[in-house]
Amino acid sequence: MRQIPAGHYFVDTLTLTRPDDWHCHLRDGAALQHTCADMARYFGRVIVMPNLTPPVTSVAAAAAYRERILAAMQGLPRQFEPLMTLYLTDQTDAAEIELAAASDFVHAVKLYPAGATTNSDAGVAQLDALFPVLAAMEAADLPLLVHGEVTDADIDIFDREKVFIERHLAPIVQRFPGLRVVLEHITTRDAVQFVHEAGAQVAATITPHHLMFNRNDMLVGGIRPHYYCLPILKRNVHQNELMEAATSGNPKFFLGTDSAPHARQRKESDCGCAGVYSAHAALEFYARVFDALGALDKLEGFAAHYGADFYRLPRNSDTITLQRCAWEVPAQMPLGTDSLTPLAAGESVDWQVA
Ligand SMILES: NC(=O)N[C@@H](CC(=O)O)C(=O)O
Ligand SMILES: [Zn+2]
Ligand SMILES: [Zn+2]
Repeated sequence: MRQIPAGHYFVDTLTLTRPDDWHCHLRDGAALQHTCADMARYFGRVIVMPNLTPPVTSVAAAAAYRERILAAMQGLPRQFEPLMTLYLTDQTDAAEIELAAASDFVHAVKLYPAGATTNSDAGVAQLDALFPVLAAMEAADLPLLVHGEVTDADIDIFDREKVFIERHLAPIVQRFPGLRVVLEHITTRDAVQFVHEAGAQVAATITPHHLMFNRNDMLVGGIRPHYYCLPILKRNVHQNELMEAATSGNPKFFLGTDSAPHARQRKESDCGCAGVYSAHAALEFYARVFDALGALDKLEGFAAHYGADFYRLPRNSDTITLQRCAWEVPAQMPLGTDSLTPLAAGESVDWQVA
């Protein structure tokens, strides 16, 4: 992590507009009680990813999933508002987009290139064939959320985001200039540059783990499966660009944890799943990064203002308070009937939400 700039002074409490999470995976069934409890600690709204099995491909399925999330939150001290998304497939049609836009609970549509990440097998194989659907989204002003990686076997896994931007995202943004697009969980300098140079309709989310870690953290001194996620952690030069973007005060970059729980045994395996769980301490992790960069004054915009503005929703009207107060992340946490290893398991975190 970079040096604390000169002139930085210590802050021990920080009050912010209540933040929202613009990218998270709550899963389904028994897992919901745990993922929802973590998210409900302080997030006002969360964009709920639709990559269930089977995926959430219709407004009716999104409504039913939303009901299951609300049911799982019964009895919690507070609740967040789940903002639902639809999963694009080669079969999605413009009529479903219009239905989604007319609903008051579907807020975006998610593009997974087929095979790119966890539960993306039903994703899009033929992007060009989907242009009428993207046109319908542009017309209805429904944002497109993108897992931006190509899946071509000849493209190295560390280059898949950059190549996706060149081959697919740039042409889409050019062809549909009115379409709002969020490039999710960005991991490269190339993504930062692309988002910078695009119009105001293009934004990006940044995760806590891509800010805190690079591929050395995952691969030096032993392979650490709990750092394995997609897009995969990159070189430190890319990590530095993400830190710069997140703390720049540029409203195109905002908070999206990509908190993605997997049972421990499914990650510690011959073929481990991609996904990092961060919902237990997400805001605390971001605070650690912004603090180390002398940029705590930029945290509120990133965590609580820019995402709401992009989604054209009101900013939350209440606040939360972070305190500098060390606590230890548990080694294991429950996930339905399984358990998971959370990000920074067993480590000390120096901020806590009061
Ligand atoms: N990020 C991940 O590594 N995994 C996510 C899927 C995704 O967001 O790509 C998951 O659902 O597990
Ligand atoms: Zn993704
Ligand atoms: Zn995700």
